[in-house]
Amino acid sequence: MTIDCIEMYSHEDCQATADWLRSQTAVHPLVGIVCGSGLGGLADALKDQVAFNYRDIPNFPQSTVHGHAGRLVFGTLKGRPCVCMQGRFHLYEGYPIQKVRAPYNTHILARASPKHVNNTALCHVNSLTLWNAKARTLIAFTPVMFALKLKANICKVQQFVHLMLDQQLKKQHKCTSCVLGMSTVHEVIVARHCGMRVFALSLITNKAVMDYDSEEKANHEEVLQTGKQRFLWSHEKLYLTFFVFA
Ligand SMILES: O=P(O)(O)O[C@@H]1C[C@H](O)[C@@H](CO)O1
Ligand SMILES: Nc1nc2[nH]cnc2c(=O)[nH]1
Repeated sequence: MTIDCIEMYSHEDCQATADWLRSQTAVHPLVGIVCGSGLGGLADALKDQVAFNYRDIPNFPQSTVHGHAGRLVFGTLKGRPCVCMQGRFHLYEGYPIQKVRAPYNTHILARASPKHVNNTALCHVNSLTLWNAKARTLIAFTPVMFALKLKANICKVQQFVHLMLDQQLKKQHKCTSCVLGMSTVHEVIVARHCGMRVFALSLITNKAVMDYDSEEKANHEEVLQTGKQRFLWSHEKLYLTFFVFA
């Protein structure tokens, strides 16, 4: 990492973002939820909402992906203080990794346990996952969540590899029996590095383009549409899950 890159989003920048947010809301979240494409409606479940547009938050990146509202919503979920990101960040939007991971550093700072993340690797992550064939929902768990979900008998167990595969990296990877994503891996790496417990739920929205010579990209409209269709079913489960986690 070059000095220029570090200066692009310094610890002080991150601190300023956290300080500003703390000055605007008394909610100190126990849980941070990143709402992916088509799943921004999850924030509607929060009570006593205080919402901020990303454009109004100092040093915060802006959402450029269609369907990402670009709002940070604070509130409570079953009485637990919570914050939802309606919109996340990707390398394919042109952001450097420092900007992509910045909100997750900020969540940590906002919880008053500051840790500066110096390095984030782009890498493959093996996750313990549960698979629910009905809702096509892939769930990566901490061992605690894994046990809880087994007890709740909600999902059938399967193990997958969650492969980080941004548009630009597509040609460098061959993969079989894996699910693809363009964002979660960064988020998980940063959050785990900062000592957060992480629970990731991925909705399988589309069949990936597996012809590596093709210039074809994931169909974003299909991603949003599947998100909408499956959201109603998964809403109650998500609600339950985050309640248990907190
Ligand atoms: O919310 P994410 O980023 O997981 O949504 C997926 C990945 C790309 O941003 C987009 C592809 O159409 O949807
Ligand atoms: N890499 C990748 N990530 C996705 N996220 C949602 N759909 C896709 C896809 O087809 N490929």
